[in-house]
Amino acid sequence: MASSAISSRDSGNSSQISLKSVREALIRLEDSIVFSLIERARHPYNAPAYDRLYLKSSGSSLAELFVKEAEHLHAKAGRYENPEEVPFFPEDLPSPLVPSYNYPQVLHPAGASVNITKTIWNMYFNELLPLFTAEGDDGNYASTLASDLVCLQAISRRIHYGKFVAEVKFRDAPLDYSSAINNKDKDALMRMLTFERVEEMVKRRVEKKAMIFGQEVTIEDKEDDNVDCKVNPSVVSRLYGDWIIPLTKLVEVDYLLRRLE
Ligand SMILES: O=C(O)C(=O)C[C@]1(C(=O)O)C=C[C@@H](O)C=C1
Repeated sequence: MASSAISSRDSGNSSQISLKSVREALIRLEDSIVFSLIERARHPYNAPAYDRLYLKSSGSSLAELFVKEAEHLHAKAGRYENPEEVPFFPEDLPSPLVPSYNYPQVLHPAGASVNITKTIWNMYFNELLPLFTAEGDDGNYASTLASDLVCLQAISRRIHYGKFVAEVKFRDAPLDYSSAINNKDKDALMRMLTFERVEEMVKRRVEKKAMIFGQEVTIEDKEDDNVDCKVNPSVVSRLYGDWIIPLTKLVEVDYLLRRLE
């Protein structure tokens, strides 16, 4: 299953994007998110990596420096040419060194600028990270931050994918959506784009993925059902229920409000 509904080389014409294909991409991104959290959980919290006082002269945390520098490198390699990728520090990014790739233009140009990376950054570092890492400091700040970067990118990509979900929903019912957009009626838009049954399925599925992907695999058959998971499955379900799904919906509403500009 492709991780993208629109940007793989053989995805063809952008008009073929459908609610089914964007939902399949969201399901594939669940795997990336769960695996990235498992990888980050190898290290304890490692507070100095996030403390601005740790790097005395710089005024930034090591985490901020790490992500900024990594994004510079990724920008040179063309990462942010893909409309699915949104940088955390868009200021002063270098131009790509690579020739441009012809990504299908699916999004409305005004909606393409929706960016809630600041909210995602605060949620990840202030709320989520303490929930799934052990207390402590093992000194491995570089590999810890490399894992944080992968988590942040996967979560951000999933949440900003709401733009594509919203575009498909708009194309499927342009008249209904246009009336709510023209009235700037956020509540109506939120109601129209919400499928509670789908949300419940997503939360149950990611909890199960965390349980299966996070098990210790042995060659003997296990009799014990109380397996320890590398990341608590209920934290992953909460991550989706409290943050990822609501923020995806926020992106969908923000995108739709700009859809007719
Ligand atoms: O699948 C959709 O229709 C989406 O908009 C995505 C999503 C989600 O974030 O998982 C968000 C809102 C819907 O209520 C259901 C699911």
